[in-house]
Amino acid sequence: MKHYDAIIIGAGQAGVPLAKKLAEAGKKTAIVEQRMVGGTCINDGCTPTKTIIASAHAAHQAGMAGHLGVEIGSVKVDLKKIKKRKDEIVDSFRNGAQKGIFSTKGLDLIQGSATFSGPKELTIATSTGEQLVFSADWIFINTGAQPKIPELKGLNDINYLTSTSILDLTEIPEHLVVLGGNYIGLEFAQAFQRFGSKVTVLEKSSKIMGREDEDVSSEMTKILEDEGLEILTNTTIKEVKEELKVLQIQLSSSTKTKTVKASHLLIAIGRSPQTSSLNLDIPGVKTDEQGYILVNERLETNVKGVYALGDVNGGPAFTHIAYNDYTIVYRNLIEKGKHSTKDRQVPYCMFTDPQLGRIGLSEAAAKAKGLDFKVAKIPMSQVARGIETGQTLGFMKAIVDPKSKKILGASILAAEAGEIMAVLQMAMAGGITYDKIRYGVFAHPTFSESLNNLFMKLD
Ligand SMILES: Cc1cc2nc3c(=O)[nH]c(=O)nc-3n(C[C@H](O)[C@H](O)[C@H](O)COP(=O)(O)OP(=O)(O)OC[C@H]3O[C@@H](n4cnc5c(N)ncnc54)[C@H](O)[C@@H]3O)c2cc1C
Ligand SMILES: NC(=O)c1ccc[n+]([C@@H]2O[C@H](COP(=O)([O-])OP(=O)(O)OC[C@H]3O[C@@H](n4cnc5c(N)ncnc54)[C@H](O)[C@@H]3O)[C@@H](O)[C@H]2O)c1
Repeated sequence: MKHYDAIIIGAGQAGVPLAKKLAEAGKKTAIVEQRMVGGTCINDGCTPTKTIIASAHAAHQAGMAGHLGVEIGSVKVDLKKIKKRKDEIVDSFRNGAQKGIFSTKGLDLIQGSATFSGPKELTIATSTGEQLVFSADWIFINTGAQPKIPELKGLNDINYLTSTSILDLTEIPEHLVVLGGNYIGLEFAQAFQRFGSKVTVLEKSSKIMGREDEDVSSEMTKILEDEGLEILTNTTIKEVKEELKVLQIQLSSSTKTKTVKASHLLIAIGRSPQTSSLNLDIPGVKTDEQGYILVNERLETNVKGVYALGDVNGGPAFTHIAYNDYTIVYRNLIEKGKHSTKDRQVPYCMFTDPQLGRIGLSEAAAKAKGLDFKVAKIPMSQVARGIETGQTLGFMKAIVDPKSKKILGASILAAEAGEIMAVLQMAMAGGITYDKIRYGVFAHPTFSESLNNLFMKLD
């Protein structure tokens, strides 16, 4: 049996950089991947969705150009070309990650599915039918998550879409029903609406973007409805069947039951950790009731020398968090640092249009904690850059501590919200108070300049 210093299961957003750095640090390392190098983010997550969203944005901008005095005639969307562009970008990112692995000395890529066969031993079933057995001092689990599929009457008898299979469509759906009204559901819903589909979003709770403040959710609902999306909250699916190639989706809501006819159904109700085939009971690695691996603040499991990074440990499911997990583990093990997940910033950005950029506390969270706080809020219709560029939807909102003048959190629902939020994130990290930003000098006319005006609202 071959022995490694370190084996990483899963070539995702934490696994690939960790494997390279460990090998560069002189550790004999292997990385095992059952599907494609790059994991979800590159292959069927961030990269493909953001290229598709860019195409949808172009279609929308073209349709709106008349408002800016530019007449460009009718807009035609070619989903085959959009997919081809998306595939080329995904391939180039994946190939880049793969090349990075191959060019790293002391690092082996093993294509296959890993499962524990001993406390520090893994058996890998390769695509060629071999069973390879390896042991390692350190084992890092970076196996990510997959779309959660609900138990719905009739679902298994139809060809429903997931966030992965929808990426391969080459014809625009006539009527796309989206089950789930959060990140995945809304990003796809708006993109396909802009490609020309009729889109209906079904959300079981009382609002879309359930973790956000009420005003964020209601503003986004209005924006999407104004664009033509149908959003049904307090609604889920009771039963689905296909008749003459048409989906008959029976809805169940607190108020009424009705049937919607649709051409396609996208399931976007969350993701489940990929842990069931790992045989975690063999090393005795503990999971929660949903299968997420339990880790401490240094990302070590209850078994010494076994770590879990990225989506699989149940932390915030974002690429930048998986990547940050890698930096914590690497710096602790190799540089003897004392880094932890405690108190790290968790920014995120939903790539709808306008985007939602979030950092720190929401207003509801500040209230729930019983904090003394103030809210600064400005509509984008009062932001010069927004007016000039025709991007006036949404608002900027920040939660501040009136005593220390520190920024506690922000919800930016605006064009380029991810970038605007990052300015506030840096201020929070560096302890720059809101009065400094209120009187700070920013280049005119930028979106960030309007942070002056945002905090002026507190005067
Ligand atoms: C549609 C969509 C859009 C997204 N958009 C964004 C976004 O815009 N921004 C953002 O920050 N996040 C986004 N995410 C989330 C982001 O993709 C994930 O948080 C991120 O990929 C998690 O990285 P990871 O390293 O934990 O796991 P993954 O990237 O999922 O990698 C896990 C890898 O492990 C492999 N694996 C699993 N089990 C085994 C096994 N037994 N043996 C060998 N290999 C195995 C898998 O094949 C996979 O390649 C999106 C997700 C989706 C689905
Ligand atoms: N821009 C980004 O950063 C980005 C984009 C896409 C995905 N992601 C990541 O992917 C993860 C998964 O995203 P997601 O949107 O699938 O999951 P989610 O858990 O964030 O949202 C799922 C939504 O579906 C609803 N829902 C659940 N069961 C339902 C049912 N039976 N009927 C109707 N509605 C139901 C939930 O109430 C919720 O609103 C997220 O946690 C996120 O971290 C991030």
